[in-house]
Amino acid sequence: MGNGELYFTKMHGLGNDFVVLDGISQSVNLSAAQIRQIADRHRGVGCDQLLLVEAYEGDDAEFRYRIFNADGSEVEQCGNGARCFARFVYDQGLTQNTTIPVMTASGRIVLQIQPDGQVKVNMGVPELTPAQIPFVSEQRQTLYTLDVKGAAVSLAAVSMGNPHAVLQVVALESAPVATLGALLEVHPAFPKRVNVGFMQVVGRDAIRLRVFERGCGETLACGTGACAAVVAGRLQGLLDDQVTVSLPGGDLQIQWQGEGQPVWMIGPAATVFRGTLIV
Ligand SMILES: N[C@H](CCC[C@H](N)C(=O)O)C(=O)O
Repeated sequence: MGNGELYFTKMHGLGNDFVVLDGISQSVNLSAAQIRQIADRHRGVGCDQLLLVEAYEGDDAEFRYRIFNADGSEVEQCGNGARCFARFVYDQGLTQNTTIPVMTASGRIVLQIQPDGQVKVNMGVPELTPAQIPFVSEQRQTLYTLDVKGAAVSLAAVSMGNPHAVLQVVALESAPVATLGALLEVHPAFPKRVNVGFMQVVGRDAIRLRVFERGCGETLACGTGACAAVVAGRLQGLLDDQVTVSLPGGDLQIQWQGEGQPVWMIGPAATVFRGTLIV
């Protein structure tokens, strides 16, 4: 069913970019094919993910937001998108609160718009049990070895609501992000596919990271990927509890006190332009 015209806002978090749709004041009903077209950087607006903001009937959140990758797949969580969601609902006057709980496909998270305009997010407690990631393994390990086209690849597996594989590399520029990232994204050990992070440890409070994202390829930044990388690094004894994660698009501040504790993320959210979609 056609939607006719839809108002949208173009936003990004450190260059990870989004088309944001207000599904409250307008009726949005998009197929996966239509989302793919909107995300297309030549035939559409162009974005890594599309975010759909909806009212939430429960009393523990005012909003729900749904996340769709550029390939049209709906996913459970998005860190940079969460910050842009908070900025969007506040700037649009949909809420006057600067502390904003929101329901996502992987549960409730709480967003805080800081006085400096950055957004602080409680991203929830990471999931490390293989079945919950989901990841095919007999038991939980800090590092797993996967066979990828005959090569043994060592990686950590973490869920932030969405699945992440994290590999440690010594030189980020020459990391095989496009090739190994694409192979791991669809590796059978990850039944729902996986986001693939390549982490270079700079110090106990600093890493550099590139992420080949499930459903859209390498992005300039990945919020849940930054969280997953810090969790993986800390569990390997490489990182302390406050880490600056430097991604190609900029830096995120990530804090994690250890198992059973939530991961906190602080970073920016930018509004670039508004427009009208013809769908
Ligand atoms: N590609 C991710 C969703 C977007 C996550 C990323 N953009 C972030 O900031 O966390 C997935 O398929 O799970």
